[in-house]
Amino acid sequence: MSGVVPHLAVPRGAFPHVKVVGDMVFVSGTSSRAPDNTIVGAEVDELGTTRLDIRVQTREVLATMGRILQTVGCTLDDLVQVTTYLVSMNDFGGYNEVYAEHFDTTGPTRTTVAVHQLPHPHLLLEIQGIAHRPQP
Ligand SMILES: N/C(=C\C=C\C(=O)O)C(=O)O
Repeated sequence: MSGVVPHLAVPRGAFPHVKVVGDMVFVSGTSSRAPDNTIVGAEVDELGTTRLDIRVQTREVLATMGRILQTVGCTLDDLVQVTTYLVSMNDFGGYNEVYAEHFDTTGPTRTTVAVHQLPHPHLLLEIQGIAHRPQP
């Protein structure tokens, strides 16, 4: 089972938001891009000055992942592994702070790396996850 979740940002490629294989659930790399393709946590004023907020983006990504997981009967608590792609390790602190609002050391294993770019210049992070779906 795999799927594109209605009312979320449409994937920018030939892949689903989520794929279920047996009791494992795979969530594609998720950003703070909204359904209207604006970026939550990115503000551009009339002069073009751009303000990007790692805390807002991280919170939005985790909320979206929660919505994706919900469609297959899971929650963020079912995640067993998370991989985060930050564009800059200068954002590690803010990201880590918001991450800790959701998870502690009993939560998913995690790997965080810095990457050169993400698919939109206003994106500061993308997170992908693997969850274990409790069997009924
Ligand atoms: N997961 C990918 C991109 C996600 C972008 C977004 O949600 O804004 C991908 O290209 O693999």
